Amino acid sequence: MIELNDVVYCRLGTTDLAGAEWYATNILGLEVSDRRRGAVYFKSDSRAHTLCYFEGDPEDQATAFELGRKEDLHAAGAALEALGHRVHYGSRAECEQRFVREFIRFNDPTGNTIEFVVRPEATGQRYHGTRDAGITGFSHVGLCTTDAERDELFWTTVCNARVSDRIGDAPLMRLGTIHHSIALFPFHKAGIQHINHQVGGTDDIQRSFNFVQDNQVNVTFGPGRHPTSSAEFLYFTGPEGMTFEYSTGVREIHDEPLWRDRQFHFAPKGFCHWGAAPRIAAFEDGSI
Ligand SMILES: O=C(O)c1cccc(O)c1O
Ligand SMILES: [Fe+2]
Repeated sequence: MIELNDVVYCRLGTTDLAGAEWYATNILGLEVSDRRRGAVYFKSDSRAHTLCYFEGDPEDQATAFELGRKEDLHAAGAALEALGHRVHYGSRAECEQRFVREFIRFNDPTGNTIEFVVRPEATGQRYHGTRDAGITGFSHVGLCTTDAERDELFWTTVCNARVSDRIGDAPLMRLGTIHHSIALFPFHKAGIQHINHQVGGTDDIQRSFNFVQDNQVNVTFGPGRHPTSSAEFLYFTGPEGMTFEYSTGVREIHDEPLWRDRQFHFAPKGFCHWGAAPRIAAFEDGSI
């Protein structure tokens, strides 16, 4: 069993690095933590970085998860190879690009690029954005899946993810005590479906609802409240069409192993307690 501790960063290719940086700082509210040739790194909490935009194909996206020790990483690589995954061991330069000690890269069964890393760099410094979005940290990713049942099995049997709840066939899965660090949404192709940052409270959600609209950013869902995690949320569109989510008040699960996953409708009421309807393809039609 591959024991993942947490989701640690996303890497997103872009054809407009300057535009992506402008959006990440001035709209999303992240802080630039570093610049390298062809890449900009962003902080959203005390970690060295939780998002990287790099010059490249917008379809080139990766999501990274942390494992405990390098022995665990090597065991994970061997286990993935035994299952037929092609595993790339990161070079020194690639590790430096990611602020990690070691990492492996492979594709999940849908074809999403996944990185497993050890010793991602932390900083002693708090994050502070120039725009006060109230962000408290990077929290979860939604990944597209072309077969939710198959991919749920991958994340829960090859890895240690546990299903907290399902919306239709879309599993919301935890790695620690937070309701979900990874969610899978049926879609016809691979990709990161959305990136979530937690914010401090309801005021931050409501303030951002006005702020992003005033800045001609497309709100695609919310404000609302998820029946699943009970978090209040707002979704809006970012560079290259990426969906970003702010949420606050996500449920923590401390009564493991007593928690039983619940089944919600794949319909607006399964996504929002307040009656908001999503305008996000992967939330509107669970068939692929
Ligand atoms: O927080 C949730 O429960 C949730 C539910 C559906 C879709 C999401 O993105 C979520 O974060
Ligand atoms: Fe989410």
